[in-house]
Amino acid sequence: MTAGPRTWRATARLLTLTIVIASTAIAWVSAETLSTFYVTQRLKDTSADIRSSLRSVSEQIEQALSDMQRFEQLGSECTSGIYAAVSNLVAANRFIYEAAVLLPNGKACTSYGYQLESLAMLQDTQPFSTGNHSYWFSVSNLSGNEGFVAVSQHNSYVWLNDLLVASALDVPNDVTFELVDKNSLDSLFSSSEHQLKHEIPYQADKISVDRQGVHYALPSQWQEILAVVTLPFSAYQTIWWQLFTTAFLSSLAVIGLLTWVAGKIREQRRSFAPKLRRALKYNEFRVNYQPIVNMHTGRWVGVESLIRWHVAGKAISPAIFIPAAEKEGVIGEITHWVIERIAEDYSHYLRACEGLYLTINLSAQEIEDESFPSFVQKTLETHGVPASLIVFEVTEGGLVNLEKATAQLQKLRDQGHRIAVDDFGTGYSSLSYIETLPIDILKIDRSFLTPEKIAANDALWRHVVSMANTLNLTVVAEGIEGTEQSEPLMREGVTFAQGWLYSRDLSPAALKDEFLKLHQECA
Ligand SMILES: Nc1nc2c(ncn2[C@@H]2O[C@H](COP(=O)(O)O[C@H]3[C@@H](O)[C@H](n4cnc5c(=O)[nH]c(N)nc54)O[C@@H]3COP(=O)(O)O)[C@@H](O)[C@H]2O)c(=O)[nH]1
Repeated sequence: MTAGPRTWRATARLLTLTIVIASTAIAWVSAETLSTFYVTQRLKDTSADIRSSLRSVSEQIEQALSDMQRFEQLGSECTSGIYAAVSNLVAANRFIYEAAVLLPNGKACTSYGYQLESLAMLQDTQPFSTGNHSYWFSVSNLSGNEGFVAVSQHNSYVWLNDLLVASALDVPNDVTFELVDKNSLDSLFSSSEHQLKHEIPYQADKISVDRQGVHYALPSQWQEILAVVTLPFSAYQTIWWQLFTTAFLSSLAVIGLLTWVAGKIREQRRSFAPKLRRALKYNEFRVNYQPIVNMHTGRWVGVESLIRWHVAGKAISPAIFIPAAEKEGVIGEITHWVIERIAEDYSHYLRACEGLYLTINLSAQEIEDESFPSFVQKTLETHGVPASLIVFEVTEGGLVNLEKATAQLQKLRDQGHRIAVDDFGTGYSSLSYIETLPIDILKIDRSFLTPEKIAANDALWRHVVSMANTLNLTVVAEGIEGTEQSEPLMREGVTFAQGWLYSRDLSPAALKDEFLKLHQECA
């Protein structure tokens, strides 16, 4: 039954919806995680920058106040010397807007060169004290203008302009730096014109979130004041949405691409049968032969036939299309084609390779097919191929019905063929069939013969070799790529092997040439 356009449209809609929901979920989680991480990092980095720019401001205050100490005990009247020194100090220090020295009688000598009866602008405000300094925030200056910070040490006072300090702190536009009263949560100083309304007590070196935004409180030695950097909620939301959009579009693209690739693979699999039949019809397959070697003498004793398929110049592995052919019922036609091809190759090329046997891979379908032995007989006879030179390879997976398999293999044996079990060890968990099945050769799968497994003392291959010796079976080791594999095998009595150490698979013409060259050398 094929799906109608309506069903197809409904499936497509459901798939699209699923992809969108999955992408949204992934993007949401990513935005939540990444935005917190990003904002935390950003606020910490900004805090470090502010801290280092604050250092130059506080160094100037420190220096100016300590320079002013020497005028404090001078007398009861301001002198031109004091005025000049204090005003020079203001001129020399960029952040110090005004300065004044309080004489023992309460009068103040100001950097403007006049004397004040008192510093009345500071008298109504309680200062914050730290070390030997006192701080007044949001106070008037000597001329009565608002928006200043005053700092004193003993009787020396300096005024700093809020705006100038804020500009010196190098705070990014979207971030606010504030000094906050720990008890009242009032903002004492802010780098921004808009003061925030703080609602929750902050913990030093911790991130906290409220309706105002994301806050980071710097670790500080001040008892009553906290330095807080804040990313307003609107800026946090902008970052969150940027991350969400990027993550959403990326996951949409990745999931979409994966779904498309999966669809293509499914489509390719589904349409394998017609492609395989076309390949048979237009003779697109080839057969190559990989030598099976006597490791002691280097002589080639046999070859395994391996089907090859190139589509638009690209090789498609039999590991992909053979399972598809088995599933879709085309394998029988392919095996018949391979046998005919091998018989032709024998009469054209391989006859010259004296004594060389040829192996043919069978699948479960040929083992079930009662007409198969007579097809083999007829084809071989047509091309004059001796039955004794043909070995059929079966895998454990192909032995679905052991009784039928035994009868079929026996028939082939009766016709003069030998039987090999391929990929031995990878299929059945019980190996008891080995005793009853009419077989001659065990090909040990290459997954058991990796250099590490070869070296292991209790490796499976050692048991297979001793079992094969007991049952009088020939052993062929598969996938031999180096001498670290071949040498231990030879020491354990294995004579025959197949693998890239000896040769890759060859075309029939190349096989003939190589065989003749090698065997002349061997002779
Ligand atoms: N029913 C049929 N099955 C067939 C036929 N032709 C091949 N096949 C099976 O397909 C599987 C993949 O085969 P292929 O890609 O051809 O790979 C073979 C060798 O090229 C490869 N090999 C050989 N030596 C080495 C080596 O040293 N290292 C290494 N990594 N690979 C090596 O092994 C494959 C042969 O394996 P096996 O058959 O298990 O001996 C494969 O299962 C084929 O059997 C066909 O006509 N019909």
